[in-house]
Amino acid sequence: MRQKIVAGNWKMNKDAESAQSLASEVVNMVKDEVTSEVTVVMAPPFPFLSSTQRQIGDAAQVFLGAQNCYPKDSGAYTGEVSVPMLKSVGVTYVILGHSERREYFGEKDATIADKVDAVLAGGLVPIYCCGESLETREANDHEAFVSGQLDRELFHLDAEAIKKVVIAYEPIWAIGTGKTASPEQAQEMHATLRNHLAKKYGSEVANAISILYGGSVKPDNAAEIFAKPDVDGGLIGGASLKSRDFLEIVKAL
Ligand SMILES: O=C[C@H](O)COP(=O)(O)O
Repeated sequence: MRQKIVAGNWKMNKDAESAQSLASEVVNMVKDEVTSEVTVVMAPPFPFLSSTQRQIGDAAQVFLGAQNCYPKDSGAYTGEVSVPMLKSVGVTYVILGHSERREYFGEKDATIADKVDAVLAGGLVPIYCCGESLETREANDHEAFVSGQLDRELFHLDAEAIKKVVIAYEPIWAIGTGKTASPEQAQEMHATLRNHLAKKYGSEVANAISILYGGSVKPDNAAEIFAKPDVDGGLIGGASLKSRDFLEIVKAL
């Protein structure tokens, strides 16, 4: 069975104190209220990784995520953070290829592919993001566009490696806009991605890969999106900043 995951991407939000409170609330609520086997990930900004990990402590189903990494282990790369560094503070998951990194920081296919390799080489789990712009969707090119992202950024991996990757489909037009993809649109794209994976790696491998949906997931729409057969969870932005909202989303899976 595919792993069910709800990951909170805090983006560039919170300060030391409020990050600690949010992490502690999420961990306690998961311990008290979550009975299913869902994996919960919290991805705070780099300065709050260690304090978030302290709050996670021995919680069995809560894991630490990072929002980015640099694909070299160490050296003269001012301002960057490596996979071994992330590992040393307890990170398990690393979000890669987020549309905000592509748009604001110019991340290109080759860089994202290098980062995927570095994260896997370090024994961590990439949460690899893909998704189309509104313009691409309106031109009805979304399926080809997202399949192309996989071709260029993931399909250099062999079958054993790609099974370790978590994919997040995030239509750019739905991120932070309050305009979510309909459950049918999400399912259609997740099925497209899974078929594309199956063509390259076979259906056994494709069926083992978790594909998360991201883009304006909220407590009131999570259940219907998560009910779709190819949706294995969510990558949550805004709603992950409020512990109660995030927990309701976790419980909807
Ligand atoms: O990484 C998370 C996604 O960008 C979704 O963000 P959002 O839930 O605020 O739309």
